[in-house]
Amino acid sequence: MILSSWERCRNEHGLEKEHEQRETVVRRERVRDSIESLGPLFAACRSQVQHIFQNIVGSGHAVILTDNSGTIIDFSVQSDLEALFRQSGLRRGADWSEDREGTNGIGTAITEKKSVTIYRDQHFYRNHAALTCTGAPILDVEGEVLALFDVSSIGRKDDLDILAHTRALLEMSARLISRRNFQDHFSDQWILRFHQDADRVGLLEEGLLALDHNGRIVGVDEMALSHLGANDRGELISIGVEDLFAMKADKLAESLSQSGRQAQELWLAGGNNQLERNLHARLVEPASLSKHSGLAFRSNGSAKPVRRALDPVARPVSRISDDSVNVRQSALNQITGSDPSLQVLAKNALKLFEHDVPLLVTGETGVGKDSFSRALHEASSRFEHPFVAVNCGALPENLIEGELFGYKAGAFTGAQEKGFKGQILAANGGTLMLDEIGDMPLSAQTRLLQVLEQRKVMPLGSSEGIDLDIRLIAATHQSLKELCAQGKFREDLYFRLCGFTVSLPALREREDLAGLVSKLSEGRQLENETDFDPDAVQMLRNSTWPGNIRQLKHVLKTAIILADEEPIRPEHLQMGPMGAVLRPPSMGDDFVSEHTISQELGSGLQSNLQKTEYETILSHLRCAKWNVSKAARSLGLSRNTLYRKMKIYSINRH
Ligand SMILES: Nc1ncnc2c1ncn2[C@@H]1O[C@H](COP(=O)(O)OP(=O)(O)OP(=O)(O)O)[C@@H](O)[C@H]1O
Repeated sequence: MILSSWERCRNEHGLEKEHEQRETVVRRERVRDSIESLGPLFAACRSQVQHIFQNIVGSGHAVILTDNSGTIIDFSVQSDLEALFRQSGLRRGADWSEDREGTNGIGTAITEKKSVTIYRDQHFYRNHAALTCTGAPILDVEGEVLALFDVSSIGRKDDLDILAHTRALLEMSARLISRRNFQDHFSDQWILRFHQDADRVGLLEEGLLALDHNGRIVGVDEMALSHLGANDRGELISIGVEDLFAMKADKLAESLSQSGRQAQELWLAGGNNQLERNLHARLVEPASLSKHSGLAFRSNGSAKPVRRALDPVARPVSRISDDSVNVRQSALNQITGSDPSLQVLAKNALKLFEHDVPLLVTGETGVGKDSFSRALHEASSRFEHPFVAVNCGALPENLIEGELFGYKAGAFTGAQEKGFKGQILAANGGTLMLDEIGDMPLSAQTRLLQVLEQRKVMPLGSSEGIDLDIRLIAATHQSLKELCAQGKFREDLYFRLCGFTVSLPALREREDLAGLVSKLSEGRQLENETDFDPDAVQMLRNSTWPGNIRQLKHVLKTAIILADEEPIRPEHLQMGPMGAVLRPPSMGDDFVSEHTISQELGSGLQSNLQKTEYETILSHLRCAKWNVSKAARSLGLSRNTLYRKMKIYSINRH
């Protein structure tokens, strides 16, 4: 690894060993940005730095946290050694990327995405030859570096045992944080925790798979990759658990949910369905479902109804099996809160939905279109049947038809051996939600219209139609009318979909901000000064909330951590680059949409706003090394929204 790093330094980074390295660059302004982009994870990393430091205090080592590019953002060392480390360039704000400082424990571990120890003259530059640095990267859910822990010493000649011990300690710390990030990231999904050895399920060595409500793999952590012997996460993402294990998904869910905290034995399906090796696993339901028992996810081939893993806000407060309409209704009440106009809207929508009127749910990003649709399904008489949500914007054009309508075995090159039922049929008996319907390609729109008219689905490659009984909800943040006028959306389909339009208000239009804040901030009351400082209340009330409830949720989550049991003050409210827009006082409290603003103030302002948005997005993507999830997180947007905006601005990596 060291030789190849040296080669990289010469050939790719254009560094010359003979040149005495200049003063280390200090990028103080980056530190704050990096801390912000780590969000609540920063506090966890920092506490881990303290923990490591306490373990090695007195040994002359410094404990360091860097961002994903190698800039030091936290640093702990005995106070009498601080000046010495500073002289060697190890201080807060210093950039230790490999392309700048040559082979070193921070930059090289980040480049290799692996832990590494660089011992004294293994450093590329001579002026770093007194250093010994061990770095261990913290990886995100896509295997990209999120941050890094490092332990460094100056002038010491530690023996191999000490170096190995330090490295193990750092790897463990990095793994702890990666796991926490994985669990936070997939907190709305099912997590399958597994290991070959039953006693190790629940320990740091276990592998983690995140599964969606259909039992499809949506996340794989590094340990899971290594236990499953897979090189590439992409091989596993989107396949069903039943393709991985020799058991139907619903059986697997049933058997794992019955075993409680005990790990169950599972068999991995080998090539040609030969049973290969066994594992032990435990299934952990999303935090939002912890009070419910019942099925986890459905098998592709099974007609058995399933409960969808509900979003926390869409979760009924009482047991699902309770039949009373009032209890079911509480799912919707949770969404509407105390906003009177929203309550009326929801009541009417439910009535019409029960009479099979298709609903079109519209609203800006993050207003709760998805949560509202799920809650509506939960409150309806179909609550025991599937709720299947398909994001039409996230599916590549060439796959959308197969995904929606299904296909027979061998229908086209690359089709799965067993064929695929398709999402529309998966929703049979229940509710189909077509999210981001405005992004559906025209060819798929034509087929969808046929299916809805005939109430029959004909999978690709099949000549027989299958009867369909679904309730339909379509959702979009776009104006379908405008899309129709531009010829991008079929008018006949538009009329077929919008039996009733549920137009969800933007957060700045809602009358129940205080209620939402209390729900999303562990019961803190907006009007209570021991919970919120009056300036913070003002700031919350004045923000335009372009990211709506999603943004509010994120801002409050971060504020609670930063405030540390104290009242939340303005400096705790990290509104993020897309959220710092305060309502201009002249506009008063009346809602002014983006469109109205641009119409009234002219296209000059609009293009300036767009330019700023374009540049902000680009800089966040670059900063996140084109990791879209990470950039979306730091921008306070959903991944879908970021993808959409990248499409609008034609932002591509190359
Ligand atoms: N009424 C509510 N109360 C509390 N939290 C809510 C409410 N509605 C939505 N949320 C939360 O806000 C976030 C965004 O909600 P949701 O995904 O439903 O919005 P959306 O309009 O579908 O977003 P997008 O258009 O970006 O897909 C979610 O984390 C959800 O849990």
